[in-house]
Amino acid sequence: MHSKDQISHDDYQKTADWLMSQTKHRPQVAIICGSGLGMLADTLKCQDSFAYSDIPGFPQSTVQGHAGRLVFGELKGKSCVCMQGRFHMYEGHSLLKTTFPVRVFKLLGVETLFVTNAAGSLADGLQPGDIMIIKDHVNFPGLVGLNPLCGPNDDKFGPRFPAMSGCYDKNLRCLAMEIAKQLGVAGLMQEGVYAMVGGPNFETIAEARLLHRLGVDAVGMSTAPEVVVATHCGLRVFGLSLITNKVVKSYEDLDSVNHEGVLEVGRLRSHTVQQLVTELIGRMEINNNTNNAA
Ligand SMILES: O=P(O)(O)O[C@H]1O[C@H](CO)[C@@H](O)[C@H]1O
Ligand SMILES: Nc1nc2[nH]cnc2c(=O)[nH]1
Repeated sequence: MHSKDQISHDDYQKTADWLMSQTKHRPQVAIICGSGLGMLADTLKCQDSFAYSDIPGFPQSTVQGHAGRLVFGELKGKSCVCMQGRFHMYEGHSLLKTTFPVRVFKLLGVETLFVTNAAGSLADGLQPGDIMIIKDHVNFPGLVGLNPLCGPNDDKFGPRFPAMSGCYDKNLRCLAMEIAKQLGVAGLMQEGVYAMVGGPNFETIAEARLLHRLGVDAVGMSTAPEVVVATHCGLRVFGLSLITNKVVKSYEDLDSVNHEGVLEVGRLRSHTVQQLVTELIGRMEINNNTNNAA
């Protein structure tokens, strides 16, 4: 990694200080909206919103379905900040830029990070429109050294060698399932393993079969770097994948996936995802910032 790719603690702090000078909100919860899921921000009350292009140090969103706006507001009595649009490695951002907001959130006082994404399913039991609670991930770029934590470690954020075995909080996963039952949508939900691939192309059939054999339930092109950086700096993490398509695994299957279809499923399920996230934020306890997944 070259030094020009490095971001100093001061750089994160400057962005956090700028945001704190522009809004009175002091968020406890941050939400990253996946493709087509930007409407999660619409539920926030007393909003202050900032275009990414106006925030010092922030990268820019380039993907359709990612508006490029940071929205602060209240949800069920909790102070939140919501990214309407995330950054992906395939856009050409360095992984440190991709995950820049996560460390800014930490400096703003955020304790819990919600990550959401659109993903293709490999598991036979996951259909388009289903919602997968992320139990664990496979960070394929990370396994070959494309990891935002590569390079000098910033000890102020976390340790050189952080554990990742408990990165998706078990209590929040259980609470989410309980809420799904109460909302009558438990039939749409199950836990599973998300894998991040680099993208931007969707999978070949051979790649889909490989991922399936490896035990991956859903695949996408994001999330893992954000979760790695969040866990490194001690944030509690909860993640949801909206299944937008089945990944084609058979040479006989003539279906093929496209980004418009991915966004469309997001629109169709937006209300349910919104309800789940709102209830979960309303009912979860704050100040219990321990990683206890199993
Ligand atoms: O992961 P999110 O941002 O939800 O988006 C997913 O959807 C896009 C492909 O349609 C890719 O960017 C993939 O990662
Ligand atoms: N890699 C990948 N990302 C996705 N995002 C939404 N659907 C998919 C998919 O099928 N594959």
